[in-house]
Amino acid sequence: MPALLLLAASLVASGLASAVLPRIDSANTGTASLKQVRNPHFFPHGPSALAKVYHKYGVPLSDDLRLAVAGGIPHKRVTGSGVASPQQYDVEYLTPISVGTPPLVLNLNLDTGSSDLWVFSSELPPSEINGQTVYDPTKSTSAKKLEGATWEIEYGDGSSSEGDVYIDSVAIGDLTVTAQAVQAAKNVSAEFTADTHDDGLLGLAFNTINTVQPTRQKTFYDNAQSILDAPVFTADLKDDAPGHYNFGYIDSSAYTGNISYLPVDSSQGFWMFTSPGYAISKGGYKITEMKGIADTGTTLLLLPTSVVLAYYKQVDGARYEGTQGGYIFACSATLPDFVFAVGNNARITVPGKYINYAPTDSSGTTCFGGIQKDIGIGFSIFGDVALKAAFVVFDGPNQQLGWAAK
Ligand SMILES: C[C@@H](SC(=N)N)c1ccc(Cl)cc1
Repeated sequence: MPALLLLAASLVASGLASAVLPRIDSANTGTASLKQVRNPHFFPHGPSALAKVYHKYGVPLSDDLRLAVAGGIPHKRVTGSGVASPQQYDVEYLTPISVGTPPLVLNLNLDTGSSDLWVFSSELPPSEINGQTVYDPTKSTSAKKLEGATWEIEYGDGSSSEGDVYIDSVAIGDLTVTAQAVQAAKNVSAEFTADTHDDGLLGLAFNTINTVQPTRQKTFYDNAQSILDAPVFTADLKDDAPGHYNFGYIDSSAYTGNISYLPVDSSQGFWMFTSPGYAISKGGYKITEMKGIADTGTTLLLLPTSVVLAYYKQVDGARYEGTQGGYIFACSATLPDFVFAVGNNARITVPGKYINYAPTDSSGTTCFGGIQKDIGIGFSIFGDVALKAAFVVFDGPNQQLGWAAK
């Protein structure tokens, strides 16, 4: 291939040349007609085109342009979506995730309140498995043991699990992370054994609270960020109906009005934000700072004592029942909406219906409240009772949470 054409081809391949390769006809007539064809490998990249002109005339690049060119030719970006199916009483939401080669589908609890991706595995004692689908790394051709790595986690409800670690492929819909730390359980507590539909958890909080030792591992979201269309994921949980976790895009049809963004304090590893106040149904707005986490892995809405007392004061017959460890009321009670502020202007309304969580016994006479105290935790927890009333954007790079009604 003539040198000129080689140079042209290399410039085009590098994105520093036009999208068109000249074709030189072979006729020996002293003239030539060059028919142009489009270069299928050319990605239009403005900064590169501008830099090419500057190079041509010896003009130094600005720092901005140098950085933009260094960003390189945009590669195809991906997105992914997983259905979040509620278990009874919306106690948790499970999403099908593919792990390994050939892909094994596991139903995992996507948990924005923790940062370990762990799964039931063939390394568990059979007595701790009760219908769950188990990951067997010896059956995955893409599994590679992370030698020497172990993990152990305990959750807020006292449940726990521990095990070792493999690096394998993990996919949510069309989004695949080829080198994801998959924490294989060697032991799980009775709560997980009893949860027959839940094959494990996929943590979506910040890497700082991943429990793998000696080297902490990245979450699926963190590993995916560099290939996502946009470095965000969204939670669209629903009341007694399937919702979605989306990665890499914001589905504008999934919410109403505008998305209001709040700054996130990730210093404890959580999606922590501060709501400046609340209202109970049509009652007056109360300025009360509620610092809490957006936590898909917690079922209920756990709030400061003052707020909880104010709420149940509006529910006839509601009382704290020690044997239940929380507020209960007659299942026939009409529950007021709980409205929490997102910044100074936006509001999320949790319908009273969501706050009638579940009957305390088979008689269905008394019911357990979806709002309970956050005593002893150190922060409030906006769990599924609150999250299913909103469309929530989790934006790691910008350290912000977006909230919209729906
Ligand atoms: C952060 C969540 S646990 C989770 N979402 N994986 C939590 C912490 C402490 C209490 Cl008391 C209850 C819940």
